[in-house]
Amino acid sequence: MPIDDLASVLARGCPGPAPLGVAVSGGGDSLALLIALAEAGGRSLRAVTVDHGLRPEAADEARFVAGICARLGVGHDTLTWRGWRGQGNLQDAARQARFGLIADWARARGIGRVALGHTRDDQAETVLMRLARGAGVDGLSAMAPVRRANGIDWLRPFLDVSRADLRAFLHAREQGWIEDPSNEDTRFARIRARQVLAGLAPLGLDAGALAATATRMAEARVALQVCAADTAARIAQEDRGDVILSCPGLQQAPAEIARRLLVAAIRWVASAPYAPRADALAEAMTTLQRAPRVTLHGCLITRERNRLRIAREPAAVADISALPGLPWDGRWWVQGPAEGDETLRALGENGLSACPGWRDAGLPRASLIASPGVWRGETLVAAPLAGLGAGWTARTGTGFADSLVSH
Ligand SMILES: Nc1ncnc2c1ncn2[C@@H]1O[C@H](COP(=O)(O)OP(=O)(O)OP(=O)(O)O)[C@@H](O)[C@H]1O
Repeated sequence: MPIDDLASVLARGCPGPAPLGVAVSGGGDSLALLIALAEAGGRSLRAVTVDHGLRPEAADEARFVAGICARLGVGHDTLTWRGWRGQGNLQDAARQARFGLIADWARARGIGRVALGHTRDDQAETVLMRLARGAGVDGLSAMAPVRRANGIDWLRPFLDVSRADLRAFLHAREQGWIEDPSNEDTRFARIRARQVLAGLAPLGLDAGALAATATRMAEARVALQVCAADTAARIAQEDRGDVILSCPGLQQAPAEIARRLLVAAIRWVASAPYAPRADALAEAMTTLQRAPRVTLHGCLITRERNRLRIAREPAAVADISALPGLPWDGRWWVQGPAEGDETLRALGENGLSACPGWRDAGLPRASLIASPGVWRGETLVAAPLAGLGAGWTARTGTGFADSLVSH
């Protein structure tokens, strides 16, 4: 792509004069984004760098970006993160913390959208890594150019632009950038994918081809979601926080659609940000052919004659508590005549035994045990789903059908 076209790419990717944040690590991609945005003008722009404190140079790198911003006349802030507890995946933890910090930063300044420097090469590397895991349509789908999360629109205007073009843009301005030493570290799957990709070019399998596939997969994914929502309207039913799926309906649906409905039901019931692993889901479905129930991903799946009931697993909510007015277990809103000293906890076995009329509620015992209870200390005040309303109601925020459209 001719370098001069970056301004028109940005006009499409970050349209309008509304305030725009730009997340700049100091690496080549995000630095080119910053400079191209500043040169294009016409937007109120503010840049942000997160200093993760993971490398000794991190503070210098943030100052490097601040210096360039000063030269460009763009306001800049450095946010620091020192939250690494030494457990789990450091890269993931740093990424999540970064998004949270930047979202808070943007909201506090009345900035509703933040641009990121992801390129076509990032897109292609992701596809290659996902292929290695045998991903399906969703896993191979392209990153969206606009994604709403944490109350912010995250814009990725450079998804069709190559890293090489951005480097050429910086070279033309004699602008250096920070080369992250981990970019050479082959312990990271992404770096290995980058190296392999370079060797695949003779096949014609380059970043452009992989990114094109990813875009088509994203379109296919939308079509499949629409199809899943249509099928759900016929074979799925929401029952006070549980989802009931017709077994004949699942059997008649194409395997991909049946799997989507199961995954969507599990994610909705468990408020899970991620889907269960494909092999775990397949194993659970096999188990259900001989056993009446199985637990998976925080859900209890029970075979009821010719239907499946997906309910919350009691053990998964046993330790969850919240104050009334805040969501309990990520999805329940419980309201009533609060006196200020109530907490929301699962009803549990004890709570259920204090609900003489629970059988009339018509929900299975296990579903009720995992349902929200209003407690004052160890005393049960209300159990809205188990026939002990006492003026309290419980409803889920987003319905199952709506969750199918939004995922
Ligand atoms: N420390 C950071 N501070 C601010 N924004 C960041 C930071 N790290 C990454 N980003 C933003 O997230 C985008 C994608 O992150 P990724 O980890 O792929 O970045 P990177 O490898 O550092 O690339 P880049 O060359 O864009 O800086 C970056 O292009 C940038 O917009």
